[in-house]
Amino acid sequence: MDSLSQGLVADVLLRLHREAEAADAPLMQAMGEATDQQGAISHFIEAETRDLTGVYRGLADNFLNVSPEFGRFLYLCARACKATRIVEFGSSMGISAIYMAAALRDMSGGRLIGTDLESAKIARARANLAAAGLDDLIEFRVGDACETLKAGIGGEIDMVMLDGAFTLYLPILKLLEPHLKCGAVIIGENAFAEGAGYLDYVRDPQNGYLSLPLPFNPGRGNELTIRTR
Ligand SMILES: C[S@@+](CC[C@H](N)C(=O)[O-])C[C@H]1O[C@@H](n2cnc3c(N)ncnc32)[C@H](O)[C@@H]1O
Repeated sequence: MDSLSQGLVADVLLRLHREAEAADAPLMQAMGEATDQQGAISHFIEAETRDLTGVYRGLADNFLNVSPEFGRFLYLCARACKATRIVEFGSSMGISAIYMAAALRDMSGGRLIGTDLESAKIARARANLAAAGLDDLIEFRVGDACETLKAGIGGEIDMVMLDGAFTLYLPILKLLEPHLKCGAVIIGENAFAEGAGYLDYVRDPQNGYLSLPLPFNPGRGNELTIRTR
């Protein structure tokens, strides 16, 4: 069974991707027009380092969501590792969370912990998960995930989606590390080399990970990592 191909989840995702495209069009256009993409990423990371809360407050109306292709990849990963517990850093309006929660639903259930700084985004994410009939599978935590994820995870983690502030991927991974199952799948979207050491860390097998860049959405810093111990 697969709820991405047809039915309520598929319909809600189609609607949300359309809404997201309209809401984020000016931002995406400005980003696309930047002649120096690498410079634009460095500039964003500098701004984030200076004022993380302010940067994301300014993006509170933007979805900043994964593409449908990336969403399907998340769904496939969750099913491939038979995930029952997933943690997401940066849930925004809930699009990526819907793909992962749909995978949980299509197996035999489970738990997804979603996080976001912005309470208004989490309110919309809750409504979107409810519209897709998946709200019983998700617990959203509002606030800085560096704090909210300290409250406990409830068991071993099968899968992590990192899609929040670029500079916090490594601290969040280290926070979750004691809870990672051997073989846990960690997916970084926007895992850039400038992102405060995350890629160096997961690409060093001495740290207990194997990792490689994903060959789709090039330039978006997509990285697949497996916990090896
Ligand atoms: C790229 S968006 C996430 C998109 C979402 N995963 C999706 O595909 O629909 C990044 C989100 O991370 C959130 N964020 C940034 N820093 C955070 C932090 N320290 N704790 C929790 N959320 C954070 C932002 O508010 C923003 O909504």
